[in-house]
Amino acid sequence: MAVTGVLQSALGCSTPVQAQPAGRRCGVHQIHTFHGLHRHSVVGQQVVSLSSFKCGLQRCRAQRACRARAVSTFAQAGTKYDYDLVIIGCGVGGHGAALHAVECGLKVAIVEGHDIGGTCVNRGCVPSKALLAASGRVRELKNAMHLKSMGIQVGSVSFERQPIADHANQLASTIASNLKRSLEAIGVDILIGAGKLTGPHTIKYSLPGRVDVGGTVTAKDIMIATGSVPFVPPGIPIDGKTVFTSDHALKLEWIPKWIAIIGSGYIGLEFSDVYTALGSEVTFIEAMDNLMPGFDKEVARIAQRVLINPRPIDWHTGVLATKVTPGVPGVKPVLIELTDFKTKEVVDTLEVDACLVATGRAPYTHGLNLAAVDAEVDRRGFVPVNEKMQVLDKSGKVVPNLYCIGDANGKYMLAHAASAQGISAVENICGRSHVLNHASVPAACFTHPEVSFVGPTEEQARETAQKEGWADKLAVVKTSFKANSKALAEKEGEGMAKMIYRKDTGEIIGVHIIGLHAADLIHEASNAVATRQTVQDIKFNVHAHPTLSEVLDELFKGAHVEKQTRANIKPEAAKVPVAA
Ligand SMILES: Cc1cc2nc3c(=O)[nH]c(=O)nc-3n(C[C@H](O)[C@H](O)[C@H](O)COP(=O)(O)OP(=O)(O)OC[C@H]3O[C@@H](n4cnc5c(N)ncnc54)[C@H](O)[C@@H]3O)c2cc1C
Ligand SMILES: NC(=O)c1ccc[n+]([C@@H]2O[C@H](COP(=O)([O-])OP(=O)(O)OC[C@H]3O[C@@H](n4cnc5c(N)ncnc54)[C@H](O)[C@@H]3O)[C@@H](O)[C@H]2O)c1
Repeated sequence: MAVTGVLQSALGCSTPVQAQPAGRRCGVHQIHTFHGLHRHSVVGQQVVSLSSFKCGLQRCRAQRACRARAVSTFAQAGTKYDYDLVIIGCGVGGHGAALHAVECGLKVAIVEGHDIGGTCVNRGCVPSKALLAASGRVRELKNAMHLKSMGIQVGSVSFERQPIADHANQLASTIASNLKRSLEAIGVDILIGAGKLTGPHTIKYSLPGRVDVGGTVTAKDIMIATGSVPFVPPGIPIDGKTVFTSDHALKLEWIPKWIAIIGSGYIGLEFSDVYTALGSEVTFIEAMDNLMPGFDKEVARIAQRVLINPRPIDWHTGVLATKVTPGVPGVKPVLIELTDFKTKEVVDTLEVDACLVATGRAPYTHGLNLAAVDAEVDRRGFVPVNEKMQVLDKSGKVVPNLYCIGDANGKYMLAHAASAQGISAVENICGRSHVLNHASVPAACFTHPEVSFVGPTEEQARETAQKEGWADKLAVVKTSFKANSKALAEKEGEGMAKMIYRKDTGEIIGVHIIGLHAADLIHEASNAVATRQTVQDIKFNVHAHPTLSEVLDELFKGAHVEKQTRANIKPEAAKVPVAA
């Protein structure tokens, strides 16, 4: 068979693969519009002369990607699979994995059954942050006392619900399109349909009622990235109008006068911020004894003082919402039966205008047919994986060439965690052993002010230290936003940062922040945990003045470590010239 014929069959192409003249440049247009054509010409060039392959794109991801693809397709000429990697699910996890895989030279397809961008882009992070941004602005402008303290007076502040809802909706569409384009630009094939495994290297994809889409593809490696959906406890019917989950709430179809929020985790807190800014009264219903049970206790106490008490919010803790009866907006209230979490006795019935169910998320792993590789989901529906994101079978052994990342494996249900796991899995696929340190993954709740953290809560850290016999070495240091010049200039002195560390070694274990821009501030700490920077090192970092990041500077400088040796001192660093 001629060289072009070998490549044609290796790529599964219907068009003959032509060898291109050496030195021909690939154009932006080809990449963006006809990536299939681009692939052929790259392969052609690869055959003629590897060194003569050039890309018209300068210093961009697509350039690196097309170089990588040239290597990949060349290397694959003799393989028997359609792709090196097929990812099932195009949320942020699948997207992050696909970008990295292409950069590593893999030929990639992504199977998507519903909407590109998944939860985060369409029903999660992105629209919720748009609502928080708009409602946060309303809250700020309505806070006459705060503005007056800086000499500002505004007249009456009004807003329109629909344009705020449109802002969230349009932002989601824009980001989803950007995400799709970013995949197409680097030659990732997007296969529309719900994917299921039919063998160790085979995926069938289809859409119910659509005979025109679907097919079967093979891949050397497969990655499951199918995400999650809202978890709704039994006894709670969702009508999407008066009783709803975040999926509906993000559309902001109406602003109830009084809304009960079941669950005081991330979603409950962020929506309490949105609704109270837009004029609703909120009642939290929380199963645990305290609000925000998943957060550091001290942070939750401050949050209660800053985010809950000054707002029209009340709460019932230690109770489960066991039965909810939907209402009719403006006509019939929603009824919520509350049951004591410990005694299991019905203790109250609430009548409210609406009810948001924010009781966690359930993995969406339905229909994946893991049985095809002798694996199964756990009792909560998560796909079991090891620390390299490799799927484990029923007996706990690694299923070769199968990975699962993101919300579907339940390790850490955050967008950036999903993406980081995807990148980690790709590294393992490429033979470079990699384990993501989940203790270094930051988290943030985007209330006003924000809450953020990395690592365990102080309570969890103390428990671990006790078990492992280093409780006397655990130390905690705190700083306040009240002493920070920038926060005071903004008249936003409410807030605290605390670091949990080992005073014998200087190891940073966790950092928790509540205060202005806490979500941005956490990264210095999370990166320090990731790179194992110690307190002794980090306290020499220099922070611009006056900035909020000095809250952390003060935190690091306030820590006392027994061992004063600095580990990361590089003498030559001092010789690097500094820009004037
Ligand atoms: C209201 C809300 C706000 C949030 N805010 C934040 C935030 O601010 N920051 C943050 O880090 N996280 C946030 N999250 C969490 C974040 O959205 C998730 O952790 C993240 O989306 C998980 O990404 P994923 O790729 O694992 O899954 P998903 O984003 O759920 O994507 C999975 C994709 O797989 C597709 N799929 C499922 N099954 C199949 C199949 N069989 N075949 C083909 N395709 C399939 C789905 O259609 C979906 O597109 C928020 C979540 C919610 C609900
Ligand atoms: N800013 C962010 O990063 C962000 C924002 C929103 C959502 N998320 C992600 O989405 C996921 C889901 O968020 P969430 O707030 O729904 O879950 P969550 O796990 O954060 O909080 C759920 C809360 O509901 C309570 N609860 C559960 N069942 C109950 C019942 N029957 N009655 C009363 N209380 C009950 C729990 O005790 C818990 O406090 C989170 O895991 C988070 O990772 C992240």
